[in-house]
Amino acid sequence: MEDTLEELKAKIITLEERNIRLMEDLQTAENDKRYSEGELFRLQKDHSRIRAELERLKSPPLIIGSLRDVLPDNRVVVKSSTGPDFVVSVSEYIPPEDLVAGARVTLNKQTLAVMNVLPLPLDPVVTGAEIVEKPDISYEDIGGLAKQMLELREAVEDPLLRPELYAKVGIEPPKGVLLVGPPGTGKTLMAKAVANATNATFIRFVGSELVQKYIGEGARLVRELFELAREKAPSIIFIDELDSVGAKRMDVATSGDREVQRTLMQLLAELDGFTPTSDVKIIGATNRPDILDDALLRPGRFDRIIEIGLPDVEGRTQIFKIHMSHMSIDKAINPRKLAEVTDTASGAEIKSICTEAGMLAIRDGRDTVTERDFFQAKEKVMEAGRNKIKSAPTHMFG
Ligand SMILES: Nc1ncnc2c1ncn2[C@@H]1O[C@H](COP(=O)(O)OP(=O)(O)OP(=O)(O)O)[C@@H](O)[C@H]1O
Repeated sequence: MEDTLEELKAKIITLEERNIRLMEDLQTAENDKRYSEGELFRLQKDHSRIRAELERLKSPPLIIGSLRDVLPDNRVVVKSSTGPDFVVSVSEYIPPEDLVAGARVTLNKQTLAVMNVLPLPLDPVVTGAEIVEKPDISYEDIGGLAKQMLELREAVEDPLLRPELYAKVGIEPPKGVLLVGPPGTGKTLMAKAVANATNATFIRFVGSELVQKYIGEGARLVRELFELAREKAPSIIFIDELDSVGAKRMDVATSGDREVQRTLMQLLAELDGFTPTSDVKIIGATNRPDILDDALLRPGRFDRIIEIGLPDVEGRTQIFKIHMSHMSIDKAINPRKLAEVTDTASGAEIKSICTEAGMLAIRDGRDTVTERDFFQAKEKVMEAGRNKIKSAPTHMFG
């Protein structure tokens, strides 16, 4: 939280008083030989730290501007935030290579001289990605995917938590993992669970958000996404709907297709740009593996593919148990019975059945959900699912 002006003034007065006291102590210490070298050095260090802090707090605010051009005599043209362009000098501490047109700079209030080059702000779409410092999903929240979870933990958790396992054997961990499965089967859950287990920052991005209308925008977003992940490392980048940006490249392409392909090329470059032992891991998810560009699937990119199908009766029973465990339900309810009559349900649909059953109980003025509520809810949710499939394009997962 930024200090208010009053708080800043109070801070400066306190620091100045401390500074005066320290100077007096230092004077005494220098005259009075009883002080050891070490004590003298500590006092001098404290004094210079406080002086630096005072200078920082008392320095005038800087103006934000943008650099328009670099002139042959090393002066630059800047556009201040107030509007006009100025030709100004540059602080000698700024590396010349940082002075590029478009760079965001800070300008001295009196002379407008360039004092620093600021990092470009990350695109709101990137910072708007779902960033969860520590997702609250654990492996126990996921039913019916024990085998797939084991594969994912080997490919992502071990390299992040126990990199020496791979070093000892002398192999490199997979760089990218691709979760392939129909909607609502737990792909996002799995990515969050492994981020939770590895204390990694979870950054979720939907592929279609990378497909931008302006040329080069998609590629820039990909660059910034990976830059953010490196900044927040250890981190897991989860790109959902990878097929919307990673579809097979076609020869004859519209400008929109070419833009998607530029974005894909940038994604491939980023994947190639970091080592398998880096603490940034990539998990992709798709329910259309058939249209993915082969370049994405070659070794060194998304080189571990984990299939996640619809849960079998065992899996459905586990998923019902997981979601029922948070509910007030009739003790006689048997999750297995429900699992046996929901053979095409995904995990998401099972969750919806539980939610719908709870709402039926509430509508009826009860605070305990009965088996009848669950069977009625099942009819409603599965019917809705069937209607959705009837109207869905025939090419869905297959
Ligand atoms: N295997 C599962 N175990 C427990 N809950 C599940 C499972 N699969 C799905 N769910 C429930 O469905 C919700 C959606 O799951 P999730 O977001 O992981 O699906 P997804 O495969 O990523 O879907 P999509 O492909 O549409 O993004 C979860 O929040 C959870 O409540």
